[in-house]
Amino acid sequence: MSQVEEKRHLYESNEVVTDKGFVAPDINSFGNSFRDYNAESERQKTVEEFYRLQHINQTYDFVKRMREEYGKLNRAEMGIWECCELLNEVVDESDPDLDEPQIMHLLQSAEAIRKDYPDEDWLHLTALIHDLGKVLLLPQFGERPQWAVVGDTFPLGCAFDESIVHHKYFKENPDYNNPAYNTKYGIYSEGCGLDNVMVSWGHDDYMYLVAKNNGTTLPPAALFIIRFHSFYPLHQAGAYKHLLNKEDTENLKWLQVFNKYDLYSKCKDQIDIEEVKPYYMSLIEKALHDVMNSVQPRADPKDPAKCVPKASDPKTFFFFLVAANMFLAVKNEIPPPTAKHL
Ligand SMILES: O[C@H]1[C@H](O)[C@@H](O)[C@H](O)[C@@H](O)[C@H]1O
Ligand SMILES: [Fe+2]
Ligand SMILES: [Fe+2]
Repeated sequence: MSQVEEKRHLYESNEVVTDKGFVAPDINSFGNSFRDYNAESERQKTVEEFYRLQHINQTYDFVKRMREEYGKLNRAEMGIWECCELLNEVVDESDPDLDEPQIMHLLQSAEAIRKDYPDEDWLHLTALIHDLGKVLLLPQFGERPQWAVVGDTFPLGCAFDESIVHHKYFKENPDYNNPAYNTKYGIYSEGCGLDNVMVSWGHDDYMYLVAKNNGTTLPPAALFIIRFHSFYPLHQAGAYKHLLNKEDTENLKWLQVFNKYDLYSKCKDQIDIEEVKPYYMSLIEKALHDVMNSVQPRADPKDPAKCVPKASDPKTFFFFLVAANMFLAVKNEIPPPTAKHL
């Protein structure tokens, strides 16, 4: 079997896309079910207050302003690992399941996905970087309040779906009573594609802009995961599907695989950072060439979302494109993971 055939065979077999051992724990490290936003606890009070502020303050205009401002990518230059280490300083007040330093969460999710998908190094790297946008909380990135950085995300410019956590607090959002924004479609149309939808601002969109405007060679599914991993109303509740286009629907399957590792790997078991560091450093060097380096000149100030690719090492480019195309073209249907193995 040639190498390409071998890969194709791997992608076609269910084993690649269903998990082979990751058993979802029943309870989180606080002894509650995962994502139980109604549990009676001190932690939940903080989480609920977080969502009250988030739902009042995230408006269409706010997101537009943030995308323009942060799309310039003029905040800092740093390597990916350096950025992971910076997250040691960050606590996420929206998360009912985790109070570990964020670097631990990055490594826990990356190691969990690596165990079940040993050959998909693009997924390992995606897991490692998916939450890096939380640096928005730090002074050198503008010290944004928690409600502008973390928590689940949702679209602006159309009605807030009932499935959004603590939906009741939207009543005080100025967009709630705006007739242009409060219908099912609002300013959008059937199948318009998520790329055209304004989603609440936070670490997801920021990291997406950073990766894209640095000309990353990660596959489209990786960028989709980074950009929409907090969009639980879509990937968990199935809301807003009328806005997806074909490519989104394809990418969503990978996001749903990723989500299990993002969510259920949150636990008290510590990863030995120094032990796994060389592996992730090799991935960073191979695929991203430290994409956070010299970010400013590559962003297009007129259109922050526009990709201004940098010259890539042809080998790296080749590796990721081949892998990505095979995933998306060969595998039309990703079977859902079995109930037991989440
Ligand atoms: O509280 C969590 C946390 O902020 C995660 O990083 C985010 O991706 C989730 O969607 C959110 O619920
Ligand atoms: Fe996240
Ligand atoms: Fe995460």
